[in-house]
Amino acid sequence: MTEQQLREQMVTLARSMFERGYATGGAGNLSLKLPNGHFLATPTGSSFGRLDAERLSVVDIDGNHISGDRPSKEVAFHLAIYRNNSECNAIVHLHSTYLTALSCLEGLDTDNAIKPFTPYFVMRIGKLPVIPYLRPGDPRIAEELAKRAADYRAFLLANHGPVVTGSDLIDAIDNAEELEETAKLALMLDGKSIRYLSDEEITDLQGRGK
Ligand SMILES: O=C(O)[C@@H](O)C(=O)COP(=O)(O)O
Ligand SMILES: [Zn+2]
Repeated sequence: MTEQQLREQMVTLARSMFERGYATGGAGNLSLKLPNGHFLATPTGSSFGRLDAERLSVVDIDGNHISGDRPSKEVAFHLAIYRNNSECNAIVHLHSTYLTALSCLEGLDTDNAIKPFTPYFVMRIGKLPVIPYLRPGDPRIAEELAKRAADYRAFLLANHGPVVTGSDLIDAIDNAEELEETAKLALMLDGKSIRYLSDEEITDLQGRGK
């Protein structure tokens, strides 16, 4: 896809997420890798419902602002993931309701906040490590994500929300939506007797693709 097509895709997909309630107000941010090696990101303070293709931010791998409006304050953590995972070409950060609710719970397993009970979670996400709470925009979020970026496709920022990667923006958003629905189910099932997938069933799903 050309840069112009990728700009228009970001605007269209962001609006769709906004209209379906995955993003509200000015929360969340998106980025994707451009054909020239730069990165397209949502401007800081922008709403997913009202992005302008011509005003999207462009930054280089070192975070230098190349063009467009001022980039998201989280662009440093997006770049930390790209630097450490060559398979990642797009990133979605949301404050979606169920994942954010999950991120506020005490006693989460920090290696994997959602114990698998459906195949698609295993196939699309695998595991969901929890990043300790840091205020939005804190440069240490990038350090924490850099340490884990090579090994995971998604992360849960404690008391904040998810960060989800993909091979392109459609893939990253599909992963984010699947993860949000899985968190919704996990919270619906809280306190009920769940039949979790067995280790054997999880192993059988791993490496089969989506
Ligand atoms: O939670 C926050 O403040 C940020 O992580 C966020 O979601 C929106 O920040 P910008 O991308 O700078 O608008
Ligand atoms: Zn945020």
